[in-house]
Amino acid sequence: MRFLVIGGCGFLGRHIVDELLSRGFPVNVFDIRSTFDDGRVKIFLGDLCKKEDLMPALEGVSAVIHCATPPPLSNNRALFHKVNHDGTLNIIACCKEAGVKRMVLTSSASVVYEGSDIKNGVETMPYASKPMDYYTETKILQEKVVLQANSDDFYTVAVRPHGIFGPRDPHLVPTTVRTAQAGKMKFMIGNGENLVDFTFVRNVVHGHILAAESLGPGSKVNGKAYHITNDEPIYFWTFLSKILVGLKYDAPKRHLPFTFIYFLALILNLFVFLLKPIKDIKPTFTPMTVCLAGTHHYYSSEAAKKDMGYRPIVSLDDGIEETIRSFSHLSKK
Ligand SMILES: NC(=O)C1=CN([C@@H]2O[C@H](COP(=O)(O)OP(=O)(O)OC[C@H]3O[C@@H](n4cnc5c(N)ncnc54)[C@H](O)[C@@H]3O)[C@@H](O)[C@H]2O)C=CC1
Ligand SMILES: CC(C)CCC[C@@H](C)[C@H]1CC[C@H]2C3=C(CC[C@]12C)[C@@]1(C)CCC(=O)C[C@@H]1CC3
Repeated sequence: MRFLVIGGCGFLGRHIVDELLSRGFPVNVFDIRSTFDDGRVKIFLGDLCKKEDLMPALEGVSAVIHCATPPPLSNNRALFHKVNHDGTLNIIACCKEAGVKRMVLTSSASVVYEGSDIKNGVETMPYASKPMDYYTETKILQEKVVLQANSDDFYTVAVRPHGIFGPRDPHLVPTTVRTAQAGKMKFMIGNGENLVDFTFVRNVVHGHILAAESLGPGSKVNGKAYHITNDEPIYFWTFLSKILVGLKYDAPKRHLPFTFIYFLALILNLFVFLLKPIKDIKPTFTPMTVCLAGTHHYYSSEAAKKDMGYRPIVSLDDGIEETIRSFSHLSKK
């Protein structure tokens, strides 16, 4: 079975490629940029929104894993819409034309998150009716079109990871370290007792490969979404503190009330919006990140265990240790 990994030069995508190769699968990669070179992989550069770019990469492919996205913390509505929604429709159309039968989408557990607590969330929860950012808005649209495309001769499934971390992560660890280096990681938002899923990247990879292998005629995974987590919810601030202390930064010790910080983020957001015609600012401190830092958001992966035999293969502590080791270049000097 030859795989095409769309977004295969990104954080998750490259880990998926590595694991597919080590399990002996032939792999094509499609991405808009190139981040590595490996003689075993055919790399196709192009924009997933363009049929003429994508079609050559699909030749001889039996399963597509689509994990491309514009950076989740950017705020570009038009780009998110074009890539996550229109581009995904293009991928589906191209797969059908090329005779590819299986498609795994990397969705996100955030498609049901609206800023309030989610404890042990299940896949039957409704999509967020008021998504907190354009990223989430378009991840919902994307998941809908992929699951609706499931049919008797084109099998689709959506994997919903949450808070992915690991070596080469471009979002969570670097943003946390940058915030600490700027002296802005002194306070916890809320009482510090909100439980959250952080998922080690190789567990997310394992979930994707199981999902791809489970697709097929009559399979119960066809047309469904599955949470993939580490199954070890942890206090948000304990997780961040482990990363910070592991990289020799101080962990935040004092608390600020959640509601106060949330309103500050709303006001900041309003200024960012008003200034947009003059200056495009992309703050880390947004209503979405404040909510992620101060509420419970953890999900059940029971359905993936039952339907595809999923189990996390790396514990949270081992994942954290490996991640810290891999980011030693960001350690406090
Ligand atoms: N990082 C996280 O915590 C979570 C990520 N996800 C999802 O996981 C997937 C992978 O995310 P990451 O690896 O973290 O992101 P990433 O930014 O490291 O990788 C995304 C890749 O997509 C490529 N790409 C973007 N636009 C493209 C286009 N028009 N044509 C071709 N390639 C394009 C980028 O060049 C990049 O290599 C995404 O679908 C994201 O929504 C879901 C839950 C949590
Ligand atoms: C400044 C601090 C309050 C927060 C610093 C850490 C954050 C950068 C990260 C903590 C949780 C992360 C997260 C995502 C991105 C990075 C964080 C906000 C996602 C939004 C990435 C894309 C998804 O699909 C969901 C993720 C949820 C958790």
